[in-house]
Amino acid sequence: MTTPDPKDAAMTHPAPPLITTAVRLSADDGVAHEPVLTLKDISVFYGDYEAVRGVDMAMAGNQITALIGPSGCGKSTVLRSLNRMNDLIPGARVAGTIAYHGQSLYAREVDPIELRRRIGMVFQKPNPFPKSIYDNIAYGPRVTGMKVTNMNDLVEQALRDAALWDEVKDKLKQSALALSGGQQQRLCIARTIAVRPEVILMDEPCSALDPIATGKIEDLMINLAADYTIVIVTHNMQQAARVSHRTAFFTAEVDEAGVRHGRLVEYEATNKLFTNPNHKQTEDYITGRFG
Ligand SMILES: Nc1ncnc2c1ncn2[C@@H]1O[C@H](COP(=O)(O)OP(=O)(O)OP(=O)(O)O)[C@@H](O)[C@H]1O
Repeated sequence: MTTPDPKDAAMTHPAPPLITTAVRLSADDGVAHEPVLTLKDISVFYGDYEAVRGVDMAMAGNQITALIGPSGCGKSTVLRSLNRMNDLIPGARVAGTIAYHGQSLYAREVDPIELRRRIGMVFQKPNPFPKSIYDNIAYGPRVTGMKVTNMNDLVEQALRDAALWDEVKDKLKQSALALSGGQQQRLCIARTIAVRPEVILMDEPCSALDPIATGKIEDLMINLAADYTIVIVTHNMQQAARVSHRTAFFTAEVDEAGVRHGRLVEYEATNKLFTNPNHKQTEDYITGRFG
């Protein structure tokens, strides 16, 4: 598959790294992985409401990190903060530091459009454009002004990487809206891949899909982790256990004033978190006693 051009490094004007990448993470493979994203004391506000409080964690390169926890604990809020999708919500604000390869995501000189090309997002409900399958893939490279020698090759490669090519190669000019839900979601993944991101954020990408389509997306995620860093929000603990290398368990806690804030309870290698969690809250959640 195609890999990003190392010369294509101009996300921002040159700026010194704010956080060193000294942290190294190891998952079940026992191998240390450099973090791609590092969160330091992250709180996310909607207006005056602090939805998520004091999150410290790092996401390793070429790994799948799952964010799990009960409804309203702030998983999607944290996910959206990783490519500044929260910028699009009036009143939303992030405090603390999120570094992408040591560079603050929220620094003034960062171009959020270029950032979202590098850190792409796949949503809960498949959202293809009302265009042909081909144009759904070609759209991103065209609007971002990517230098493309052969668009047909790029479209084919993205669809192959998203395990969709064989199903659609004879109907590339047909509407994407005529595909099944599972095919539409793989198309959305292909569309994300087409602009050559490094990180793919997925917000409950299988919740609208049946078990067969879900299995295909899970297999795809595992394959994509060879080339991409993936962060997934899921309500499905079995899915987190099946696909992810590391899992973060969030919960919502009520403060003295009676206000709920999302908090990271535990972040561990997935196997460890599901078999031998450090915290009782995690154990209660994964055994179904809570949440
Ligand atoms: N756009 C918004 N404006 C105001 N409050 C919001 C907004 N989005 C989320 N919140 C609040 O922030 C908190 C965390 O929500 P979030 O959607 O991140 O949780 P979640 O863990 O992803 O939940 P779920 O699993 O139900 O999707 C909730 O109290 C929610 O009501």
